[in-house]
Amino acid sequence: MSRKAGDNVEYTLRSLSNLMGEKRRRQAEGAAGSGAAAAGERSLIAAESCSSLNSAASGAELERAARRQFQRDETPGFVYVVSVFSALGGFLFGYDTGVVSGALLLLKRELNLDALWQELLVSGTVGAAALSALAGGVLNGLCGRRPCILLASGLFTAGAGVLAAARDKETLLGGRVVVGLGIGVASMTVPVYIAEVAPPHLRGRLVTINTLFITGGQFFASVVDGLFSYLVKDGWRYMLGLSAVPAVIQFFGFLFLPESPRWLIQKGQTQRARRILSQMRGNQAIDEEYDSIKNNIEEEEKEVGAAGPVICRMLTYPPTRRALIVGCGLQMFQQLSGINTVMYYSATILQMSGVEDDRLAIWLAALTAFINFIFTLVGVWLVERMGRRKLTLGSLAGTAVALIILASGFLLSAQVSPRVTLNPPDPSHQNSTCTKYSYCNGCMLDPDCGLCYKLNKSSVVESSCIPVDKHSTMKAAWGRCSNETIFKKEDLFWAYNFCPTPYSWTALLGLILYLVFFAPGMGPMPWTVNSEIYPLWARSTGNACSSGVNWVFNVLVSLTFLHTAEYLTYYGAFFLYAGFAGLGLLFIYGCLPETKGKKLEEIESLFESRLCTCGMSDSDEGRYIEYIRVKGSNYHLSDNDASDVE
Ligand SMILES: O[C@H]1[C@H](O)[C@@H](O)[C@H](O)[C@@H](O)[C@H]1O
Repeated sequence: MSRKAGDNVEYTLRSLSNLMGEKRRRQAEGAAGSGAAAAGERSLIAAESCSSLNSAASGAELERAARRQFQRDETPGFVYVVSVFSALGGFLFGYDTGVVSGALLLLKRELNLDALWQELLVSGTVGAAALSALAGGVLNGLCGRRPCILLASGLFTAGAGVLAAARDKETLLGGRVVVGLGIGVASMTVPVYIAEVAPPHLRGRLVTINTLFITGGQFFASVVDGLFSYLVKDGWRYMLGLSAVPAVIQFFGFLFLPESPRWLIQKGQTQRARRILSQMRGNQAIDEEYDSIKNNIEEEEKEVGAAGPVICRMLTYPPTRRALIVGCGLQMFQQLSGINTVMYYSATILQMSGVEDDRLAIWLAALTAFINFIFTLVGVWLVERMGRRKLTLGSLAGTAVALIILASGFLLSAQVSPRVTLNPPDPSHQNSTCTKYSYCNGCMLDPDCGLCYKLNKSSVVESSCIPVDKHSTMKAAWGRCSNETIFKKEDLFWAYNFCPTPYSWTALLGLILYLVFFAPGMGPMPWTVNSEIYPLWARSTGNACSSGVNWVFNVLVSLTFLHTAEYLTYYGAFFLYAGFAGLGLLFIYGCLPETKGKKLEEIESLFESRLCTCGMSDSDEGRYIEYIRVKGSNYHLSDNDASDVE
């Protein structure tokens, strides 16, 4: 029976539980073509025993046709369009958090910003993001995902406008807070929205694309920073204002894009939900998915009840409580492994490795952002092959090793730190702290001081620790290194925030390895996993809490880095992050279950056992399950009961 001839028979064959990984699936598919592999044989036997199809031949033909349909990717392009438009929220998140470092370089000169104002402009955004991510949970639940994405793009546009036109630092701070509010709402809504519209076998990949857009935004911001750094007057206006372009595109795009069908079903708007779901699934039957969402909502209401604030219901119901701990823990360990300090200090690490030119350091920092972006792409590729759990574990283990290498680079550099050999008298008689350091290492950790030195072959000579100029960290406040044009001609060097050492390549190696390991797993998985582990009634609140945790730890880690480095030195700080990464490994090993290929409605069951054993609920791994829909009924083919098909 060919597909054409079989109009009265509706059949779609698709993998709903691709629990075995893409590789084995492909093997099975390949084998199905030749009729040799076990999966193919199983299905063939099943199809042959299909009594309603009269003959063995027609059964086999049905099987082959269904398999052909399965092999074609049935997901309509619409799902990709919707995902990419929402991931623009991720791009804006990355762009607006990344662009500020370059903008500050110009702003601090033009508006005479002191350290406090610089810090306010950076952390004002992150702090606002933390608050709005938390508030975004309520908004998401009440108004839906689409209005929240529209709100976020509106805030991004307004913020970009205010920033580009700002005349004073107070207005700048206002603009940065507005942008931060947009980032918070986008960071918690976009992954949820994508997860809710994506088919199960593509969900991980599509949600991970959002993090790809975050790192893409960070990379793009670093390139824009590099380009506009040549435009000394008003360059920052372009840097900060440019984000209005993707924000406007997203806003208008979303006016034409639909609401999440899952949210609509929850709100009783079932007709609209069905229409959108069939738009998202193309010619695949949606009955099963629709029924499963609907039944799930009804069951959830019966089980958990609908009274009381969602967060209280989540905390008193063990599976959601465990999911919340896993989700928040993942976000916390993502930040505690120090991604943002590594990114933020990449220029310093590069300078330590011998890059002395500031502009070159900016471009090399763009290269760092590029590595982060490219390796997130590797994550998009791996997530449906390896699964979330293995990818996260492998990534964090590699990150921990890279942190140890990075810290060792700083440690070795500190051990051979050049001695301070000259102590010229301070002409201003201000008794600065810089005179008390006898090694470069102490001098570089003090934000008020820098090292002025000469090089004899490759060894440091005639070095002195001098206060840094208040307006530019590129020169000393007084003495031999106080006039850039003169001291460069005299073969003098000025090192602020780093020490010239022969071991800096170790730190550089650590930096590259860090990004190579972090970006595919620990970067995207906390967002991806959070978008899928909560049942529908708890999804907005769960994501709001975990995104809030991400932002709070982001602020904590970035704000404390300099102090941590002062007390523990740079290597101490990176060893500390390696320790956190080690703790994270234990946590993830024990608590993170595999969610790959599962329907969102099935995932709650993974959190039914005790928290520290949730990581073991990966029991389906290695089994190969396919669902066949024949005449509107579902037949489950498994290793044990292939004859279920009638
Ligand atoms: O997942 C993202 C990504 O890894 C970014 O590079 C980082 O800056 C963010 O803090 C993180 O949440």
